[in-house]
Amino acid sequence: MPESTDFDAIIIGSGQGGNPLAGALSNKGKRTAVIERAEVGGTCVNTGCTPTKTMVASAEVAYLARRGNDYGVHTGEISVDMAIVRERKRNIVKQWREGSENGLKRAQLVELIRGQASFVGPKQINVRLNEGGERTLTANWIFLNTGLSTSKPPLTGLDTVPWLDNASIMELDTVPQHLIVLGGGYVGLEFAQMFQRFGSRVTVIQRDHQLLPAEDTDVADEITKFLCEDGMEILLNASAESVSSSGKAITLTVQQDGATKIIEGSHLLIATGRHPNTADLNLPAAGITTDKHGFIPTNDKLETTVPGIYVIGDVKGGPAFTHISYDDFRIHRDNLLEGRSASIANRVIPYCVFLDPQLGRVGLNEKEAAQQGKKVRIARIPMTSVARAVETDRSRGFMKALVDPETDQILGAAILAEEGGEIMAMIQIAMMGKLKYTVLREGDFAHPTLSESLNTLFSNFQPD
Ligand SMILES: Cc1cc2nc3c(=O)[nH]c(=O)nc-3n(C[C@H](O)[C@H](O)[C@H](O)COP(=O)(O)OP(=O)(O)OC[C@H]3O[C@@H](n4cnc5c(N)ncnc54)[C@H](O)[C@@H]3O)c2cc1C
Ligand SMILES: NC(=O)c1ccc[n+]([C@@H]2O[C@H](COP(=O)([O-])OP(=O)(O)OC[C@H]3O[C@@H](n4cnc5c(N)ncnc54)[C@H](O)[C@@H]3O)[C@@H](O)[C@H]2O)c1
Repeated sequence: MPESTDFDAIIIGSGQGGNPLAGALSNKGKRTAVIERAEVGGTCVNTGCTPTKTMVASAEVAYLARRGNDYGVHTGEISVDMAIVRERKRNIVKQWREGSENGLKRAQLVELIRGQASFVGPKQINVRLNEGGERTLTANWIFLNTGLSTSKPPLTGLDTVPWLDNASIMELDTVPQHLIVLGGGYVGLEFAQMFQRFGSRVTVIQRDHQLLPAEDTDVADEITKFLCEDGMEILLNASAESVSSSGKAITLTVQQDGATKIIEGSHLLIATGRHPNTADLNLPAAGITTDKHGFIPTNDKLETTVPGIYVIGDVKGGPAFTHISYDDFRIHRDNLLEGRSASIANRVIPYCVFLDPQLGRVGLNEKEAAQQGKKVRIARIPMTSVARAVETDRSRGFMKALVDPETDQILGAAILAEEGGEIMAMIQIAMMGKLKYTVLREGDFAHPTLSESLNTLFSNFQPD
């Protein structure tokens, strides 16, 4: 396509919603520019879901190999070659990244422009090109899909030590001797378990009173229990104050319950949260204001306060997941290209934390139900009651579901189990179809699958 300055649509950031939207716009005859300053595919493909889950798979093999004796299978000494783990990860990332790039190239009316975008006015964008030079583009529709970046906590001395983030930790070619993980959220815990399984000693420092603060306490406690059983050190209510390094050692000074603790490790991962990529967009030139954290507020149709400027994905705040960014694409496609009236109001949010056992979550949890003053019945079973989990010797965790006592509708679930994400999705489908819990209780599922445990789960309500 010849270089143009006037487009029908500009998408800033080639994230999980922006790329499919570019294709859909092109299919409807809209000339579209996608501006990306780094790698096509955004966080998920390059430094998020794809590489982490690829490496989680390597870590699971290391774990099971070490547990061979439990199954009567004797193995030799187990060692992990991080260079090969990394190569496998790089190859899979490359495959998905090239797939995303090819998708954009195939779309006839899409131009991929590599550079840093910022607003000049509500309909005008400046691009500082990666190859040098600048371009100014205009469009009636502008979509912001710029995602999040690792936040740096205010920790004295952090700039003086070699710390890792979610991208650089996956480029290590040796197993850290002692990994300190600052932050007990999704990023921190997935890497903590992964590296423990690769052979690192791991210490997690979490400011909150529990891991994964948004989850119910029984869920967080169970996760803490199995991680500690496997040898992880977890400091809760612990706040790091300063850090320094000498030689190969990194030393963290931590306050916990009024006491000062010194933690010394070989590597430090910062996983204390992520902030929106909005500071360099020059949003005031478009008349857009952010909230105090830098997120871009939208209405339920993902429209900003400025007509013609829309948001996709993590940068709007709220649940930051790939499938949510993709669903944001569907909202814009439906509203702008198909004449429908789609909205994110009442969108059910599923997600999965890729620990082992996985945490699959959908809908309300007990904390949220209490905040909303909603009465619920709670069904719960330990995974030790599930035949399949006992047979595979993967029986850590439990399943929990919340049911509306008046309508018998399922309101939410937390499945902390082997393949917890897949079991959660079955419950999600029941919720989408508005099935009463009794349908799952009475459903005839194949034996011995994990799904048949839904019979047992929905027969085991806690006393009211
Ligand atoms: C370690 C990790 C693991 C994760 N695992 C999962 C998981 O298992 N499942 C899940 O659902 N989610 C996971 N996530 C979250 C998931 O990656 C994001 O929610 C998802 O990528 C959606 O992001 P997005 O579409 O909003 O934007 P992103 O994918 O972040 O893309 C934004 C793009 O915008 C570009 N950009 C930013 N500013 C500009 C600018 N001014 N000009 C040009 N380009 C710009 C960036 O370079 C980037 O490529 C994980 C995240 C991390 C960090
Ligand atoms: N499996 C998945 O879907 C997946 C995996 C990884 C990331 N993600 C997405 O990425 C987002 C960011 O994840 P994250 O883990 O970086 O952020 P997070 O906000 O989920 O967790 C950060 C944690 O760090 C703790 N913390 C903050 N400051 C601290 C300090 N100074 N000292 C000690 N602890 C501190 C917080 O209490 C919190 O628990 C998530 O919201 C999630 O949507 C999803």
